[in-house]
Amino acid sequence: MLQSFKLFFNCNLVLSRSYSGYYVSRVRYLKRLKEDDEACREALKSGNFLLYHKLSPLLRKTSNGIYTLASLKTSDLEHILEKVGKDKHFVNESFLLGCTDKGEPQFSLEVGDLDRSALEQECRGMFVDLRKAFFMLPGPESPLAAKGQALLRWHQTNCFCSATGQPTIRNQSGSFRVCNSSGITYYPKMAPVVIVLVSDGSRCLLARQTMFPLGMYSALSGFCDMGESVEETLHREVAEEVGLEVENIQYSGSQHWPFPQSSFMLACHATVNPDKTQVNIDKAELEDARWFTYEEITEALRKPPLDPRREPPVFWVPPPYAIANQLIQEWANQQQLSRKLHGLE
Ligand SMILES: NC(=O)C1=CN([C@@H]2O[C@H](COP(=O)(O)OP(=O)(O)OC[C@H]3O[C@@H](n4cnc5c(N)ncnc54)[C@H](O)[C@@H]3O)[C@@H](O)[C@H]2O)C=CC1
Ligand SMILES: [Mg+2]
Repeated sequence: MLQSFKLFFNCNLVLSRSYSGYYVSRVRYLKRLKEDDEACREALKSGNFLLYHKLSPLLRKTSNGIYTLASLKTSDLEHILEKVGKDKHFVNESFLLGCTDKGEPQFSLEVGDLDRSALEQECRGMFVDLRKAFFMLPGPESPLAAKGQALLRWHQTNCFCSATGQPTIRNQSGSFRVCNSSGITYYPKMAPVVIVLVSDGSRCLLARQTMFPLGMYSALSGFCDMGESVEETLHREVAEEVGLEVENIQYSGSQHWPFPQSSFMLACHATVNPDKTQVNIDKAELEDARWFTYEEITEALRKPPLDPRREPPVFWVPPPYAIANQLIQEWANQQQLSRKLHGLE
């Protein structure tokens, strides 16, 4: 028994060591591609490309009916570009995203100036709005689709220097743009947002904005003001939006979110005094905010992600790719545990 435990332990150690070695070489390779224009141009020759048409990613339906992000090899992409009347050197306009599990470099390319249906036909895929694509893609592909779009959007909206008005020039990987006139270097930006699931011990507080899909409630959220800490934003946003004072802040995780223009979501849990739960909603920000019971939450979590073509149910929560879902899931797990401890389940 002890020996098999040792064997298991040693195997895992070897595996984790080799994995970490692979991870280090992968990130160092990517760092070189980010900084070295020549190395990045070379990598473009054996790249994998995600295409976007006016920021909508290209998806493909597999033979078993699952949608996936379409990834094209350099030679296939060059061939397709020539077929739709574009010079094959257009691949050099791509931006570096990362690399695949096999260590192959990945790029995103905006093809919005080219004929959409001709491209869809040549690529055997379709360009889908990112908000819809999120519902169609398997979990791990959503963040990649989001990152590709965010990087393209940032470059499209940062073509000029805000100090001189002169054009900014990208490096080959797209990790920055520089104004040769002022010397200012611009790096892709995310706006920090705090998202918090507030609990009174037995219920959690969810809210909805008028712009949310019908029936969807989410955790409270808000952009950080200049100079604020996560804790300060969290206290302020909860006070502004629902008129409550929170305590016991616990960090849960983070997520890049491509909407509205690349947010960096910092997710936390917090509690309120169970005797002070009366919400006072800022109607300019929120349409509604309500306390939900454990039973209501577990039922909402069991529902499959909303199919945009179906009637929405009365109450549902953001789907698993959104960090709000992670917070709600964690809260439900913690409630389940404490119910078991108190013999309620
Ligand atoms: N991934 C997830 O699970 C979730 C993501 N979110 C994202 O968080 C973002 C922020 O949440 P809200 O409650 O709407 O924020 P909020 O409560 O701060 O209100 C938004 C308003 O703040 C102002 N604002 C201040 N700084 C801004 C900036 N850098 N960019 C844009 N607007 C700014 C604008 O007037 C805007 O209308 C949302 O846009 C949404 O995309 C929100 C909930 C869940
Ligand atoms: Mg808000």
